[in-house]
Amino acid sequence: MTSTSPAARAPLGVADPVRLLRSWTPGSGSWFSGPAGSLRTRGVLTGLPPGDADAVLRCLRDLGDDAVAVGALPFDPAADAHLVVPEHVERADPLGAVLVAGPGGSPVAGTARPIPAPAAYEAMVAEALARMAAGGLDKVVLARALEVVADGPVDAVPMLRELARRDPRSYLFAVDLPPERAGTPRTLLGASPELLLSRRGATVTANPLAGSAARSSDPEEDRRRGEALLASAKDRHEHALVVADVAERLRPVVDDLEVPAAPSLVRTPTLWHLSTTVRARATDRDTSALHLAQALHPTPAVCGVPRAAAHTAITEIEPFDRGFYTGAVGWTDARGDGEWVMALRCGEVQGDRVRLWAGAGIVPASRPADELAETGVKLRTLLDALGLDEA
Ligand SMILES: C=C(O[C@@H]1C=C(C(=O)O)C=C[C@H]1O)C(=O)O
Repeated sequence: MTSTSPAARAPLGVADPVRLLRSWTPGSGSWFSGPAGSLRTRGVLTGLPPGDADAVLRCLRDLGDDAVAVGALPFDPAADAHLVVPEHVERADPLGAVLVAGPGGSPVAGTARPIPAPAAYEAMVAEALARMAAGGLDKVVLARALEVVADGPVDAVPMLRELARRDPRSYLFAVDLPPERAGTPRTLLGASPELLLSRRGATVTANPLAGSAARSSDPEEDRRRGEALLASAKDRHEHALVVADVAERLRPVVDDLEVPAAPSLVRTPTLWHLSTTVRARATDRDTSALHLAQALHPTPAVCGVPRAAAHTAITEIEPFDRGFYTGAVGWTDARGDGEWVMALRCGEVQGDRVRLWAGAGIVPASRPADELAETGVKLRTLLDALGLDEA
């Protein structure tokens, strides 16, 4: 069954996820998919107050029970979120293992400029280690970017399909952002492995990831790397800082918080990660998924510990503004349900430019060359979707 319905009213229908994915074009709306289902939005019924979760929930309730807001939260909680109520919303099953066949698109021709140069990123990590040694900082996530300038306009459609083909089980997204140049759509798209927070009825789930190792094409070596990650004291420490922060910030706003004592392994096509699924019960109907996501964000998976010192270090050390990278993308509805995914393994496409980013958690046991290599593997998700070799 397929239904296209005004977001503010009719119940949401269940469509074919691949057909819905194929219907997405830049500037037409947004796409989200994950293990719980797929969501395709079209048009903009109304914009929403940037970042005020109370006001967003009030607006949605005024529009009706099925009203949904979609968009992106920036890394910096003080910067403006981009949230809209779409004109139409269609829901579908998860892409899951569904094969997204079809033309992948030809590789993008152009140049990729690292920001900063690889050696300068290693120097950034060394600077973070020096700050940690001086005291007052336990973990900080430092990112680098690649600015791709193509020979012509970059088509985000084959990129989204290629991301879906390579990892249909990821949290896949293509979010329409306000254009910086009239007539040129601006899209944040990616295939993230990390759920910041979801709320469905009373069930609240967060799935912080931190601690990473590159996969290997040799199955035996691949398994060994996963096991080594699970046993690594450095990565367990880096991970534990994130889980403790998520638990501490959720505790005051939920009931029955369940935090597993030890992490497990999850994998993407390119990386192993340490993962912990935190569960809880939401009892307050005025605490929406957006409220809960904002209570957690930015977690130490993308910022650091203590948060304020890490945020200052990021602002002082990184040579760019992260914008929506390491923010969150997703949706929240009038019932308070919603899903917010970390904006990772992503890039922003606009005209002939694509900016991609990747970061790594730095703790005192980190080594600059290893963190540079880790960010290189993380950049591959988008580079592969672009058909580019550079890292
Ligand atoms: C910052 C990124 O990833 C985050 C950092 C991780 C780490 O440091 O091990 C792992 C997963 C993410 O929480 C990124 O992909 O850019």
